[in-house]
Amino acid sequence: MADASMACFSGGIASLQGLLCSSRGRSCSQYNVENSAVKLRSKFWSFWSRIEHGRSADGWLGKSPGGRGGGTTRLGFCRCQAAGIEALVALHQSAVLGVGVGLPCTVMECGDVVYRSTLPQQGFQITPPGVALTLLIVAYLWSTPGVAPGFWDMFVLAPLEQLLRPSFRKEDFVLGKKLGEGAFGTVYKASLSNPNLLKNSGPLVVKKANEYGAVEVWMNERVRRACRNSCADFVHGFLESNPNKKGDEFWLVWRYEGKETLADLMANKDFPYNVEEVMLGMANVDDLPKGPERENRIIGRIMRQILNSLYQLHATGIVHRDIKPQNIIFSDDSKVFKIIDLGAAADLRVGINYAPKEFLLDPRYAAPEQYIMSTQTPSAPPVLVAALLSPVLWQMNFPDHFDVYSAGLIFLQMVFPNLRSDSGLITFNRQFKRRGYDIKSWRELVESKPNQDIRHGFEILDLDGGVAWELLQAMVRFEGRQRISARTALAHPYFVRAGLLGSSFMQRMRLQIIRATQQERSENVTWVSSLMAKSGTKNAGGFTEAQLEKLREKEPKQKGSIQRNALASALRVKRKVSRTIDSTITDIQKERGMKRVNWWNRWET
Ligand SMILES: Nc1ncnc2c1ncn2[C@@H]1O[C@H](COP(=O)(O)OP(=O)(O)OP(=O)(O)O)[C@@H](O)[C@H]1O
Repeated sequence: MADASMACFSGGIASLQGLLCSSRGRSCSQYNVENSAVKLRSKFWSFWSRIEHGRSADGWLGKSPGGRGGGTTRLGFCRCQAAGIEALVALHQSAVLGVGVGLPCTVMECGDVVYRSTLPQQGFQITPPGVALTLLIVAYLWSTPGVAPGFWDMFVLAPLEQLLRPSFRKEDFVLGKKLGEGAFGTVYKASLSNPNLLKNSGPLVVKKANEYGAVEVWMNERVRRACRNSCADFVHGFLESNPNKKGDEFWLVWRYEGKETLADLMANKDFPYNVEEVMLGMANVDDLPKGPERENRIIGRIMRQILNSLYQLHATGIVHRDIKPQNIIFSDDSKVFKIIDLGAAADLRVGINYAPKEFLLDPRYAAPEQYIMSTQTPSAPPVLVAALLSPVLWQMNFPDHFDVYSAGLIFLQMVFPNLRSDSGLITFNRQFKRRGYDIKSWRELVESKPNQDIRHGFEILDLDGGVAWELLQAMVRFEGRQRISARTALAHPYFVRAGLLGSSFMQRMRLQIIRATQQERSENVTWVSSLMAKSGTKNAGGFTEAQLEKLREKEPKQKGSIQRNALASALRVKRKVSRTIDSTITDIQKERGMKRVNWWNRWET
């Protein structure tokens, strides 16, 4: 009897606890209350059924001293206890519901004490929303330009590299022939005074650069860690004082890749056959007779290598901003084209060398947007914020498409011999701009009075159902966001199979998508052209930069289809989010009087 009263007492305590917990509503959830009630009721009824079936009541209340008789004595008492417990349970449940703390077990999974496996487990649990959220975060952190790989690179790989790689001083080098001189420095062929200082040391290239050299060292180190085969093999960068000149000099050292850039090779009358020879070796050149088909194959090989290097650079968050044949060098060792001169590059992972309104690009190869990011995007915020926002800004601005435009112009130059000279390219740029950056319209113009070079170029582009022409159009679109990315370009049927006719189903689908966006582009061009007729400078009838800026902000006229309206709404929301982020960052920076953090400070000390 004492045991039975104990049971009722415990039940009461549990019920009261439930009431207290729920009424405080902070430390205990309704789950605990409900669960204690369920436990209590369940324990009691299991005890009750055992007694009714004449089994021993040991366990929960201890061994029965009275055998069957004792059980019977208990029986009447327990009936009353049961009613009491039920009343308490009912009371505290109604009180809980009245207080309204937490979710009831009809909504929330509380489980059943008899079937313990149905009780929610304590500690770490995998739930579908949890998995979805984790996947979302991982996708964000790994999407271009890669926040997570960036942290790994900056805090693990970079310090390790500093520890392990050999470092040099200027006394270690013997400078030789001057290879070039630009606005930012002078480049020499060089060698090591002691060849044992570097494994497999051969000829080297040394660039003595002004203050911009710090950025170039940063970019080259990043590239060496992330995609070393896409650019010239960087050895070391360091700061040296120069007693003859004001200020210090940055010394940048690369392995000597070879004597010819793509510009040198293109200047040769035998182009592109001269490239085939250096790429494949005299013994392995194509059996095809010289002509458009063979040239197309060689040009395709070169374009694939350029786009592949660009893709690797972009995947790590670097936009080169100065892609031109002079900055693409043929590596004698690896027999591929590599990119050089990262002095104008921008690392959009952390915002280094990125100034939205900066204008230091080669106008011959620069995309019409001139800037890699919207001019409304603020200068790089503090590095952590920049890193965390970088995927959003990348997806909104498509800064990598800037380089793709430049690569598209190189494609044109390789195909049309008359565009290889500076004057030829400048003429093309003028015509292209006047035609509203519509390559089809430019084609109509030049085909109306074609010369030998133009005919030859279009013969190449029209091979295999015009697959090269399709790719070229996608690369030189006016709108950066409609331009193809280096990655998508590499999957274009031009590279994947022998032309349009040999395309697989998936490739054709991809091509349809490219064509659909091209159609949208044509509508934009028509719209731009109609505006062009009404505006422009008085003399030339073209756009001023300010007008172009305004035009870029406007939307083309909408047609009423559901798809188009949905797309337009999505774009509007995207733009609004972009502006809000931009203005918030600017405000924070203004409020705190923040200065831009230069991560290359370590070379300035
Ligand atoms: N790794 C290398 N191997 C062989 N030659 C190289 C290498 N790097 C640079 N060069 C040569 O040096 C020249 C100048 O290099 P780079 O373009 O980097 O210098 P720059 O001062 O930025 O010149 P510019 O301002 O004219 O672009 C190149 O055109 C190329 O011929």
